[in-house]
Amino acid sequence: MIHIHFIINPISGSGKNKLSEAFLGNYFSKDKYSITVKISEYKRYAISLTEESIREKAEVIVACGGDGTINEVASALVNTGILLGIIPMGSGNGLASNLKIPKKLEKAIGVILKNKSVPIDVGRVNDSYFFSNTGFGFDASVIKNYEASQRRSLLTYVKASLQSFKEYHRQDEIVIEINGTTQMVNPFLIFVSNSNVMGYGMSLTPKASLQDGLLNVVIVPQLAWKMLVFGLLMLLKKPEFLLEFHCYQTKRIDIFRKTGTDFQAQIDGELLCISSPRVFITL
Ligand SMILES: Nc1ncnc2c1ncn2[C@@H]1O[C@H](COP(=O)(O)OP(=O)(O)OP(=O)(O)O)[C@@H](O)[C@H]1O
Repeated sequence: MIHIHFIINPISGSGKNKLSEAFLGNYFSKDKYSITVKISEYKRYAISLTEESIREKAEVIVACGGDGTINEVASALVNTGILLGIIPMGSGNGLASNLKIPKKLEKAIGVILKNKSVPIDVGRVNDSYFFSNTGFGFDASVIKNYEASQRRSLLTYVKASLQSFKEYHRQDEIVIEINGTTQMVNPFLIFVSNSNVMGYGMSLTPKASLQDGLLNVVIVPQLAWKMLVFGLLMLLKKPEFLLEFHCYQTKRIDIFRKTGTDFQAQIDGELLCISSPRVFITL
């Protein structure tokens, strides 16, 4: 008997999913699987639900939602040896796209039934894990505006990006240490990715691999009017055509703020305020 738990985020994506214990019972036979379904009720609740499932001796825990839900479930699973399953029900579904997990519910269930697992790298930003990507500067500002809107869709994401372009103002200079080199920059964007998809099929790091033991880092300096060119190239999936686009591969990047006491970051598409002037991003 395999004890499999499903942790569902009811508001992810369009918020209209048909996942229920009865529905899952059509695919997971009672003689082979014992199913438990849990519904997340608020932000970060999936972490406590996962911890509870670990205590209940679940053998597979399936995150049913988008990158934010996967982050909450997977963060509790790191180093437990318990298998993570994914049913992509989010808006962007970046990590599921990279792992080639189909968006169609029945097909995603089919992947879990095959019981084939792959190990993936896990990134860290100070005390928080990330599985897909993390970002600072413009990237965090977009997520802030995206979270403030009621809907989760590509259109909302584009609107949040345009609003961030309008509001964006120069940040204080920061120091970045990467691959033994220190640089003082005033970046428009710092993006660190484990995955080759950001969500909605877009990517700033198409060559990133979840299994190569490396983080792919993109640093874009202040662009003034060229921000619009960058936005366009992003939509065309060719951001590397921008001359100011710098890409690195590393196991670690350190960021220090000379003035100010905290950093605003996005971690797997969720906003996080880091109350420290120093950020260490590692694998
Ligand atoms: N019942 C709930 N009510 C409100 N928010 C919730 C609830 N359950 C979970 N959340 C929060 O919803 C947020 C969004 O979840 P998630 O990232 O899975 O969906 P998404 O944004 O639609 O997908 P993606 O990140 O792939 O674009 C997460 O921060 C999560 O903590």
